[in-house]
Amino acid sequence: MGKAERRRRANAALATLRTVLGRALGAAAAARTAAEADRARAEFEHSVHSMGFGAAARSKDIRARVDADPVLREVWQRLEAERDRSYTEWNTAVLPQVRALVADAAPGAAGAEGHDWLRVPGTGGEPPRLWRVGRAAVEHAADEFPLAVPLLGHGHLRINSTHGARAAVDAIVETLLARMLATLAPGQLRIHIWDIGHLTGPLPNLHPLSAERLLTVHDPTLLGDLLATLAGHIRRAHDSALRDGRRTAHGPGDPWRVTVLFGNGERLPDELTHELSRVARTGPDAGVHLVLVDVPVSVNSPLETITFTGPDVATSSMTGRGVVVRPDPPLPAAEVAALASGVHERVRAFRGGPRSFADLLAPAPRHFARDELRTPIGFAEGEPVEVVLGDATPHALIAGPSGSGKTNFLYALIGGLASRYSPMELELYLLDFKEGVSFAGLTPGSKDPSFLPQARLVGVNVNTDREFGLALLRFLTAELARRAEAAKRHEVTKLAELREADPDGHWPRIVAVIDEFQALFSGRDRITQQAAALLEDVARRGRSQGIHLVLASQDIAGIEAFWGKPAVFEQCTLRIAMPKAKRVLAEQNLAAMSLPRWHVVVNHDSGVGHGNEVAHVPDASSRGTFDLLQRDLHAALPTAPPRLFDGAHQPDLVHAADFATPSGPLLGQIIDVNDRAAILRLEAAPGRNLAVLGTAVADAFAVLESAALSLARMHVPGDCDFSVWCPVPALARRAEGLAERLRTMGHDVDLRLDDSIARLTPATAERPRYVIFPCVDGAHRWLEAKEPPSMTSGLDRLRALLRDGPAHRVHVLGWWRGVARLKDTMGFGGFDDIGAWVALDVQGSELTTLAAGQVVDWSPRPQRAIFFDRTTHTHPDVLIPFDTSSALDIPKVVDTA
Ligand SMILES: Nc1ncnc2c1ncn2[C@@H]1O[C@H](COP(=O)(O)OP(=O)(O)OP(=O)(O)O)[C@@H](O)[C@H]1O
Repeated sequence: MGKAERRRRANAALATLRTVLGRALGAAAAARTAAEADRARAEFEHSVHSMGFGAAARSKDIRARVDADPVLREVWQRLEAERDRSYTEWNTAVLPQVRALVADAAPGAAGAEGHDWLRVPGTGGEPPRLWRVGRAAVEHAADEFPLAVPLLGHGHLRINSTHGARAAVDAIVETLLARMLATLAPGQLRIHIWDIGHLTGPLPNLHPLSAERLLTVHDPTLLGDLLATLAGHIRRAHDSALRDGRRTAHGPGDPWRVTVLFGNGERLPDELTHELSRVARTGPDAGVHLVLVDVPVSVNSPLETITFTGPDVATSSMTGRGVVVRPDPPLPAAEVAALASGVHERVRAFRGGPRSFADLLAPAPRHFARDELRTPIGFAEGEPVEVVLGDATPHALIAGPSGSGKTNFLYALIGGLASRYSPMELELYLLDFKEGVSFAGLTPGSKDPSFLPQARLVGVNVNTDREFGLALLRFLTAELARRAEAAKRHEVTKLAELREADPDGHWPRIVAVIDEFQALFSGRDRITQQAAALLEDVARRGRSQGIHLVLASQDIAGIEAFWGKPAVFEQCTLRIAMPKAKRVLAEQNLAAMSLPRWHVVVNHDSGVGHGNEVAHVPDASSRGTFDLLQRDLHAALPTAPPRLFDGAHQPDLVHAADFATPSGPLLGQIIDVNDRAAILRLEAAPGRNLAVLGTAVADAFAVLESAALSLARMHVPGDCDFSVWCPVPALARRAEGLAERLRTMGHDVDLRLDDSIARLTPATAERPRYVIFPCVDGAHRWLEAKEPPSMTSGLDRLRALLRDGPAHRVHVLGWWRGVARLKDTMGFGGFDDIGAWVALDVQGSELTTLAAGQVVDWSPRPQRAIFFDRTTHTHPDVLIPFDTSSALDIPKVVDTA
């Protein structure tokens, strides 16, 4: 092929290509033109839709575009035709359906027009599905239809206002709530209002409801607390649904809670937004619903929105943009207030006035404590608020300043429990470190012989006797050990299982109440250390063994001993805060600060905000409350009376349990949970003498007299002998009194009040001899004289008597006015022959040499002593000398030393 031919072919191919390309490009341009036209049509259609046809028809811009562009005119005509077609269909078929649907779903006061429906409070029944808020109409259509929104049992409502629309917004909210009041049974609606812009005053016509706490207006600064309260309510509703085996948390008969939040259109802080979303998500199932006015928040639960576009026009998410919503006009204020008052009156009549102590009580103590102890302690909005002591909340911590009602709360708690659980199910150990006798009434008194059958021990006036608190804690740890041992035997781990495995055993739950328990830790000493360790142990292990602590205090922050022992606080998951209580709730939880008088925050979640339940506690401590319950229970439940330990009362020797049949000389009452005396062992063995030390005359005599009188009672007359030697003339009367009493009991008494004391008595005897020797050091002036020919002194003979006598059953029970004086008597021989001692007003540091070198932690206090027996004690026992006057048959002697 020639060159020319090749060029021609190439040109032809190029021409063809050009033609093809030209065609293709032309087609593309046409297609593009068509696509652009379609897009313009679609965009136009979209903007008409989104403006709404009515608004578009009024829009100059749209009109101009329609006039200018035939394509758009075509679209406009089509849309117009479509609208006319759908209006016809809407008017003839859909509108009647909508009306019927609203009438059906919002019956009676829920959907009625006008305001006749306002006249009477509701009567209850299944709540309507929809609630009327206003009227709606499709643009350009004359026919209106009622607009109603779903709420109770369904979801929430959001209202977005605009400038000038607040009155209409308030009217919607008020009407909605009024419809509910006129529909639901009185008391079935609880309203919470929070308004960021107002301290008081939102929805004033509904305020009559606040008297019965059917309506609560919350502090604008405390939205967190309100949300925490709602969250707590939701959680408890779920808990009780679980317990009752219900599928929905909102149980039949439970009130509905509608919370109206008036915001200002600004976002809430993240933390509150988060909490609000949580309440919104979980609320509807538990009967908690929100009406959010100008609160921008996205919620993950059913929510309808009404958005105001002008002072009294709005759109709604129910109806879409093309429908104009007009809220119903405001209701007549007086009629709304009358309805609110009517509801309030009915609730008040139904509740029978404010709830009282009697309303806390069960008709009979028939509850089982196998799994837990549960009782109401007060009321919130007329409903009981319960306290639970069980596996999840084994122990309680109660705090509040003086006079805030802690003791009254304890009475409400104890009363509630005692009316439900019999002594087989519940045992109470009650200790009050306050001055005063707050629990004394629970024991038999001279005026009222009744006592609380569940009480096993009552300790009052123990403020200076911290040892008694320690003794209670020791008793509880011993009981823990006993229960743990039984559980092990039955191969179980907790009380509920033990009760099942051992149905005939006596395994009640034990509640130990310690009022002002911080007193236990008031010194930097061994008692504080031991108390903190024991309390921690009981707190840790008590949970599974059904031993519960209820600890009340004015000031928890001040308990230094706990700073290193957080376990006690951690285990006290039940927290009770009285008004203005500090540190008992979690740090961020300020609910106690705003509590009204006689209210408490009950919190089963270690004080974290969402656990808050605010309750009014009825008066449980005035006459005619707890005392009446106690009398009834006492009559119905025969049990032994509780032991009363009264630190202000000197125990009478005659009434001491161990004095009835003494097993040895009684020295005093030991500060202990059990009613027991300190008894000296006086077997025939070296060292079995007693030294009483100190200057407190009455107490020293009381110890010696108690010992002598109990020995006299222990022996049949003629079976033993007594020596009573008293070298101090001023005390002779008392020694004579003792000798006289011993003689009337049939015993032989060698009474000496002069220098004949120095002759002493033989260190051997055929039968026991007890030498009662007050004020030994007072006899030194006679004892020190050396007598010819042997030149031995009375002191030498006394030392020999102390050394040799006990093995031959001659025991000296002497009193020295101090350790140094005892030392003078004993000489270089040391204290080996003094096997036991009772120290009165002697500092602990002076007693070290007498206690085998160990440090004795003792600060003397009136009418208290410590007793140490080298053969039996590791630590001294604290004891209270007995009042011996009735045993001696003499008037009570007052210490004049
Ligand atoms: N819920 C209540 N209703 C009526 N009166 C109450 C209530 N709670 C307490 N009171 C009264 O208030 C007074 C103080 O109460 P309570 O003794 O219980 O306070 P407290 O916190 O234990 O004070 P303190 O620590 O000083 O003993 C008592 O006279 C009591 O009767």
